[in-house]
Amino acid sequence: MKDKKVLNVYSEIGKLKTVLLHRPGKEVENLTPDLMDRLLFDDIPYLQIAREEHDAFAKILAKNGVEVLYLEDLAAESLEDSAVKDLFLEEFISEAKVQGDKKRFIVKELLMDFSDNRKMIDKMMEGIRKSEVKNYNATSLADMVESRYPFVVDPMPNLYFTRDPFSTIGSGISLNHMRTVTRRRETLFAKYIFKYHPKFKDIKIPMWYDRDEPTAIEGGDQLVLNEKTLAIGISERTDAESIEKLSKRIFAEGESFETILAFHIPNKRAFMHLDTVFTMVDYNKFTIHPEIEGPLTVYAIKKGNSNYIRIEKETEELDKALAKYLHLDKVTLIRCGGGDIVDAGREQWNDGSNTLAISPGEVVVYSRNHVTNRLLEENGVKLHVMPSSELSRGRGGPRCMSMPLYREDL
Ligand SMILES: NC(=[NH2+])NCCC[C@H](N)C(=O)O
Repeated sequence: MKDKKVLNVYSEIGKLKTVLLHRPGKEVENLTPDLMDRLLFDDIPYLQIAREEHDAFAKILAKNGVEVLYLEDLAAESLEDSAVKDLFLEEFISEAKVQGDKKRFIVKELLMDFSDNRKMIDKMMEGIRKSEVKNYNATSLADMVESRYPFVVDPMPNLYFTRDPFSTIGSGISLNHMRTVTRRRETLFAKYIFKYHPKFKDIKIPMWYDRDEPTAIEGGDQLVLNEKTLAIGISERTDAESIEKLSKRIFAEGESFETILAFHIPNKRAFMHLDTVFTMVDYNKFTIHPEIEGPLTVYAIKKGNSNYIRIEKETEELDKALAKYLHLDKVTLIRCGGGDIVDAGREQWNDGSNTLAISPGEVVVYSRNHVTNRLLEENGVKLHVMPSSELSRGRGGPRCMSMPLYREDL
């Protein structure tokens, strides 16, 4: 019998079978008002409630037949080999900008002291306060100058947004180069999981992008519209050059993809990724934030001869362009907040457009976005509603908090 593929994502809406999540950890409680801006949060979530909300999310998925895997488990399970674990620690400590041999040694010793790899991974994600390190004292001028800075290793509070560090596209992955330093370290977990985890290490997995590339691309900008068509945002987080590079690699590999639609959206924190303003909910239905419809420009990138690509600026209205590329008679755009400037602004800010489809016409949404939710239902979309008072303080919704590994083909 043909081996079941481990990675298979050829749409945004195919029945979801396996998904990767990260349950918010103590890294969320290492956020402080001074750090929020640099660590990309707009407030400090209450961890206990954030975990309850995230567990409700995982329960919805599991009850609907989805295998839920956790990043922290896969990362720990990838480090059984001591040489691999050592390599990972060295790379992690370097990218955490731990300066000086003495400090590097102290941090590595602290992490190696964990008898259990899972506890070590939790600590790496949580961050390390100077107050937790025995005999920590300022040895360098930089240390003395920054003596009030509380961390020797920064926390990684954005890890529960598993959508962004890597993307499953077809049977391969885009191991992303993240725009910000604070999120770049997150992609190390995926690097080691796909290289060393028993589930993946013996499988040839096409790598559409690499974290060491010089230009940025993030998973919130990467949508698989169908087996022939991707949509990728040119955004606050993703560079046009990255999309060209990824296009050439995917076209060269002989996957089924023929067209990549580059959506040039406003460069704005609230619209940081394409999926904060546009997601696919059914064969011919999408959510969209009305504020981007005016400024939006779409470029169609197509496979050319050998390694060339052809790029055309789309002139059709978005709904007609989508109908053309997806070979549909009609496309329905469901406007966030019903298009009302106040309701749309409020609900987009709390991820009213950021839905996660678990099968065609069936999506997970945040309860707080009641105007958009009602419109989705009026358009025949089945909702699974989850709480989000605390999770949404990180500026992400159900699609942001999930990375599909396997969807059934349509
Ligand atoms: N796919 C998404 N929309 N991800 C949202 C990520 C939110 C995170 N605080 C950041 O700024 O990166």
